[in-house]
Formats: sequence, C-alpha cells, structure tokens
Amino acid sequence: MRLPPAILGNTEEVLREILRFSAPADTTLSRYFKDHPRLGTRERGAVAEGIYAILRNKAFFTDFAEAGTNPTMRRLTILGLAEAMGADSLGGLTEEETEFLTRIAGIDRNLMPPQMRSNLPKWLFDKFVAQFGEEETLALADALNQPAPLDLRVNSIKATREDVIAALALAPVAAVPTPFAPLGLRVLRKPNLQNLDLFKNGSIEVQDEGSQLLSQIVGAKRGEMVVDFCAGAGGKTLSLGASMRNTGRLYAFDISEKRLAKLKPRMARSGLSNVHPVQIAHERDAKIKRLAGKIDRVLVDAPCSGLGTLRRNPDVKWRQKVEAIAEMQVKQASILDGAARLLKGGGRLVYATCSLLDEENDFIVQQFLAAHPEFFLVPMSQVLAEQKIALEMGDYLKLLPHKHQTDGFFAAVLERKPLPPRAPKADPDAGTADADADAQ
Ligand SMILES: C[S@@+](CC[C@H](N)C(=O)[O-])C[C@H]1O[C@@H](n2cnc3c(N)ncnc32)[C@H](O)[C@@H]1O
Repeated sequence: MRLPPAILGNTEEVLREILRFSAPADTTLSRYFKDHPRLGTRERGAVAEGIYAILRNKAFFTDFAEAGTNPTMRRLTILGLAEAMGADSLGGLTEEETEFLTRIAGIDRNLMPPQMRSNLPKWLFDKFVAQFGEEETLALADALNQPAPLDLRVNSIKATREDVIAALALAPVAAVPTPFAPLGLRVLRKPNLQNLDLFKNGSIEVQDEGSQLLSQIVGAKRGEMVVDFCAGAGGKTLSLGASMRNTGRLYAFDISEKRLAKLKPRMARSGLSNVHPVQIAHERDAKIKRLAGKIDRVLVDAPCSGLGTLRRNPDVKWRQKVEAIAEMQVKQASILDGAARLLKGGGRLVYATCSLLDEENDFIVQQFLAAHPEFFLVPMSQVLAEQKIALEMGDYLKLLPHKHQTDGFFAAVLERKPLPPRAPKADPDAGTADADADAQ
C-alpha cells in the first residue's frame, strides 16, 4: 500500500532535527509524534522506520544524496523511506527522484570502500578494525546495521516458557525459544505487546537475549543479598529478582531518579516484593558504605558508550565521540571500585557493559584486578557451565550481534577471596593479668 506523499515532508522535518544530534533519536521522534497527533499508527511507523534506515546507512546515503540538484535532506529522506518501506510505497516523487532511486538501487554496495560499506564513522571503524580485523568488522557492522529482533523474557514466578508460547499463539503471535537464555522468546513479527494480557499481568517483559544472559551469570540465588548497582529502569533487576524466587533482598541502586521511577510500575507488574530501589548520589554514597562486606552478588551494568546497541539506537554511532571513551573509562573504574566494597568473602561481582570496545571492557577488568589482589577472575567458561548455558567463551562473555544474534555485550565475573579470619579481640582481663605479671 502506498504511503501518503505528506510522509516525505514529515520525515524530512524530523530528520533535520535528529541530524543535529542534540538528543537521542527516539526522544526527538516521540516529541515530534506528540506535537503531530494527527499522524496515524502506520504513518508514525513509516516515519520512524525511515529515520532509522537513514541513521543506519548515513555514510552511504550521504555520499549519494549530496550529488545532484535536489536538496540533500529530501534525497536522504527518499533513500531512507525507500530502504525501510520499499520504493513502491512512496507516493509523490518527481520523475528525477524516481530515476535517482532506481540508480542507487542498482549500486553493488560490496564494491564500496570498506569504511563506507560499514556505515561507521572513521574513528569507530578504525577502532573495530584494530580489534577485530577488517573482515570481521564488516560482518559486525552489517549485523549492527540491521534492526534487532524482539526478545521477551518469561517471568518465571508467574509462568513457564511453554505457557507463554501457547498463550501468544492464541493472540496470534508466533514466538520461538531463544537459543541460549532459558527463559527467552524471540517474536517473529513485532506485535503491540502493551495490549496483551501476558504483558499486563507481568508474565513477560521485553529484554534482549544478551541482557537476560548477563542477569543469569550473576547466579543470584534464593535468600541472598544482591545489589544491582546501575539498575536504571530495572531491565536486569527484574530478572535477578525472579532468579531469587522473590526471596532475599535485592537492592536496585542508580543515581538517576527518573530511571528508577520507571522501575516501579515494572516491579508492580512483575509481582516481585524483594526489590528495594535506592537512589544514590554517587558510587561512594554512605548508603553503600553501610552494606560493605555484606553482599553475596553484585551486578555492575556500567554506563558505557552503548556501541553494542546500534541495532536499536543507530544514532549512537554518530552522537558518540571518541574523546568520551576516556571519560567513560574513569567513571567505569570508579564505579567498579565502589561496588566491589560491597562483597562478602566468596561473593561475586559481574562487571558488564553494552560496549564492544576492549577499552571499556577487558581493560577496565585487568586494571581492577591489578589493583585488587583480594579478587580473582572466574573464567566465563566455568560460569557458563555452572549456569548450563551452551555458549563457548574464554575468560569473558563477549556477545556479538553477527555471531550470537544479540546486542553486543561484555561481562566478566570477579570473585572476592575469603576474608582473613578476624583477629580475636584483646581480653581486657588478660591484658590486666599481663600488666600485673609485668609489674611483678
Ligand atoms: C547501562 S545503564 C543500566 C541499564 C540497566 N541495568 C538495565 O538493564 O536496564 C547504566 C546506568 O548507570 C547509571 N549510573 C551512572 N553513574 C552511576 C553511578 N555512579 N552509580 C550508580 N549508577 C550509575 C545510569 O543512570 C544508568 O541508569
């Protein structure tokens, strides 16, 4: 079905704002839709998909859109909508524009220079090539430039995976089990989940399979004391709470009141009563100090460049700056250091990011281990075997979109060595006796 020609104007209008990169693309889109209530669901979908296609293919599209007589923004818009919705769905194109689209469609993208083919900014392309080599960078970039599938997590305190598959089939929504996460489902066509009873009654949550795996490797058990140090809106908190079978105590820390506020309705839906959201001022907050040495498991889902989530947030590669990585590293090291104080002897900490850069991952962990001889690295192969997750990894969890069909994630498990037995308190009488003896 053809899109109304006005969609081109709407998409171009919002694109101008998005390409200023002063706010995340999804925030700008939501604001635009709020200001344009007359746009129907289908039109909104087309504008959003068109914008995301432009952000994914910006390097390639810009090169072509800048040539010719039409304004660049109009050409970018046409390319984005044609990529997302199909060239046949576009109404209101001039003859010249139709000819332009046909010409671009005939280009073999494999013949483009590698960086343009990757659709990554130069600094990021160079970093990936240094880390993965050129061939793998192109495969990775290709996967990062595809939209993510929709993954769900079954809330094990409310339902089983089989119950949910059967209930979704009645909706009808086709879903298949995710290959690695035992409670995950991959939905084949994206339905409006908010209207499903399964969602309203807390039986399912939207969560990428990779994110589910991060919670699982924390290995949180019944009755334990657990901290989700950077809980945000609680994506991983909810899965940790369910792993603990709604027992024990799970603190959800974050510095952002706004993000923690989003966790509250999700907690209510999930039926969890073991979660305690706590806003902290920073990673050295006195609220943390009170729990020092008392916690069994800590998850640090650290703030990071977010480069592993480009399938969902393609604007991040254009908004993120190379200089920001060094600032991020300082923050990550400081948060890891603060969170590690919480652990009991024998307790485990998972340091995780959704970054693909070694600088925010392996490097931070190595630096921490060098400064903290009271911790050791538990090889990920061992942790995955303990959790019965059929994934081959070495020391770290490195989930890659082109290999595992998840967002890009990193995780390392750090265990605190048993604390040395406390020196017995000096007996005041014994002291007196000694003093007496000395005096004799
Ligand atoms: C990657 S996000 C967490 C996402 C969340 N765990 C989830 O699964 O939805 C990182 C979070 O760290 C929080 N943060 C930043 N600095 C922090 C700090 N010093 N202490 C605790 N949290 C912090 C941010 O507000 C953000 O919510």
